[in-house]
Amino acid sequence: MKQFQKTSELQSYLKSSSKSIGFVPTMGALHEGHLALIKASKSTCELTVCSIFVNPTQFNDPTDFEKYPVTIAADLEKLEAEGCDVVFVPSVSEMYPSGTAQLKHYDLGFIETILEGKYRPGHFQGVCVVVDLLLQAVQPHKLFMGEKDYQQIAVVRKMLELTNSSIELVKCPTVRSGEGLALSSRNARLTEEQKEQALAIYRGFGLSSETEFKQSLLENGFESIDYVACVDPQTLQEKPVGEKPYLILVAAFIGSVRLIDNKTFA
Ligand SMILES: Nc1ncnc2c1ncn2[C@@H]1O[C@H](COP(=O)(O)OP(=O)(O)OP(=O)(O)O)[C@@H](O)[C@H]1O
Ligand SMILES: CC(C)(CO)[C@@H](O)C(=O)[O-]
Ligand code: BAL
Repeated sequence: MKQFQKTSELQSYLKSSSKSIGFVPTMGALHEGHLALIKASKSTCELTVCSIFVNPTQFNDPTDFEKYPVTIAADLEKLEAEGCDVVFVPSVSEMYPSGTAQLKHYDLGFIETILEGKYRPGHFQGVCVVVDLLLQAVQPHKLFMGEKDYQQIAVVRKMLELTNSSIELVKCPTVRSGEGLALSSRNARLTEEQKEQALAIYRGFGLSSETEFKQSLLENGFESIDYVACVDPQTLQEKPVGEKPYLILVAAFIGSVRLIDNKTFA
């Protein structure tokens, strides 16, 4: 596996190849969810590139940024074992040579005003900025992203439209633990007891209203809830639970760890 820290070196390596490129952007602390994206890329592209970059511009909460798990040595081993071809591990100054004060703005409209956009102001602008920069560096044919971050996929799709990109966005299903917990890098910050309690999210998808879902989370160790919402899976406009197709999304805190998850009922 080739490893690059510099965009220029990554680009000259990729330019010398005429292979189809699949790209998997990550923030590291890799788990089976990320590795499923690598597998998906490898199954349809000739060369798979993964990036590991904890992007400061998408964190609205400085403590969340400081505590974000970093496990680079283990990540590289997992990528190597999975057969990833190239890993890009840039520094903050490599990604943002002119600093982060004045960044490009994306006119995302409605999608940025709801759910994660509402509770994490500026988050999606930061995601668009970094994904756009990474795509310019890698110039992949396909971009692989996980449905655990459902709204992020919709935001990136909009960003690709706004930038007239022809890159194909491939969404991959959420990988869960045997008991149903969505794998997430932030799970590393949960105690064993909190991991048990966090299963209330998966059970909650079976309840018949947002109110019942919220009540159940609070009874099972969650301390606060940003949202439990039922929306149309395409438009993300709110709709009643039970009127298929619908999508339930949740964001809630267990201790100081904020977990998100979602489930579609087609
Ligand atoms: N359980 C999962 N199943 C499928 N894809 C996933 C899963 N977890 C993360 N991904 C995807 O991996 C990519 C990188 O995500 P990221 O590095 O933020 O990991 P994460 O586990 O989502 O971490 P966190 O939510 O704690 O930031 C994203 O496209 C994300 O949707
Ligand atoms: C897409 C991403 C790698 C951009 O930093 C991040 O938001 C993530 O890991 O989902
Ligand atoms: N997986 C989404 C990245 C974030 O929470 O910032």
